[in-house]
Amino acid sequence: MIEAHQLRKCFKIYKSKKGTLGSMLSLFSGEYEEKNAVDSISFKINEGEFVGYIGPNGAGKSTTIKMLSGILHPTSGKVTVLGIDPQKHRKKLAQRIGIVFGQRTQLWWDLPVKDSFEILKHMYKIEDRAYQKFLKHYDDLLDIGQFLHTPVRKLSLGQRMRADLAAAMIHNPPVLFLDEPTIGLDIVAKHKIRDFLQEMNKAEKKTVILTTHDMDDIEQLCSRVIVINQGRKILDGTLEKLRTHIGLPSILTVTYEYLPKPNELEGIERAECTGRKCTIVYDRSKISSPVLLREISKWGTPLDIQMTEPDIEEVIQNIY
Ligand SMILES: Nc1ncnc2c1ncn2[C@@H]1O[C@H](COP(=O)(O)OP(=O)(O)OP(=O)(O)O)[C@@H](O)[C@H]1O
Repeated sequence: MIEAHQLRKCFKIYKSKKGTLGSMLSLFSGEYEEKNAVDSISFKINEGEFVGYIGPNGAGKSTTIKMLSGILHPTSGKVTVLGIDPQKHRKKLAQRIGIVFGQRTQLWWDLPVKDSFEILKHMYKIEDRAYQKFLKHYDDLLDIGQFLHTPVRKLSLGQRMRADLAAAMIHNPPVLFLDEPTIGLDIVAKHKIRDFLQEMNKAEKKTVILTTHDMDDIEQLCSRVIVINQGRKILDGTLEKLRTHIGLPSILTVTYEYLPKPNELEGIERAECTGRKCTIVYDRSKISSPVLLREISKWGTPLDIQMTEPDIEEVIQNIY
């Protein structure tokens, strides 16, 4: 369904000289360095898969998504999405894919959300009945009815993301490319978006590629992860494979009623207690969260428990 073969994108970065004059001159000097933002990446994604495409800042995730969707042309290599070459048939492909860039809205900033949807309706030549069905369906799934008449610039980030997601689905595409759709959202908004994406994948059988820095997104949504770093693919497999490969340390912060009495336990990498508060770093592949919770309850009576997942940067570091 989605195939990338030895995909590479090399950017020319012009060397800049010091000062304003230097910057101007460097534009004309033609001196540049080459940077492989994406370096010989290959993968095959089947219909209905939900793939997390992860890596640290600057790893090449957005550049890959842009090549898959035809926004950027590869320097070399080959890519097809639904059998379509994005480079040759970008418009044809646009009818079959939905894209969301979390950092930037695709909607018209000063127009009410509904006006943006109507422009898209005309662009994709969507019939009235299908459009009305879309409005109703996405009101049920994402509560878009609440802010249909609000200009995009006045929406909260969570509302804006919901509007962007709905807009990406207006033509009912079978494939979704999502570039950090949960960035900057609070926990409630993240849950709403995740529930929606799960519904899209499970009930509506959409194939999804998701880039994110949020490990919870990956854990809750993705059956497969592709990890890239410095433009190169370093891991491709199930979430379980990622977990066993790196251990995925999790952190539990517990506040006890009285001073706790910690014990050593297999799977706990570190337990630091200051007064009644303990920070416990543990390896989920060695001790499950329920077992850990039972064990740490023997240290004292917990009053408050918080769990923190490692961020993607930490995960990638552990892969090396
Ligand atoms: N138009 C461009 N011109 C030159 N270099 C670019 C361009 N776009 C991206 N790059 C560089 O390519 C590399 C990969 O960038 P990309 O945006 O794909 O990373 P990313 O994995 O999406 O990062 P982030 O998680 O920070 O969004 C970076 O070093 C970036 O500076």
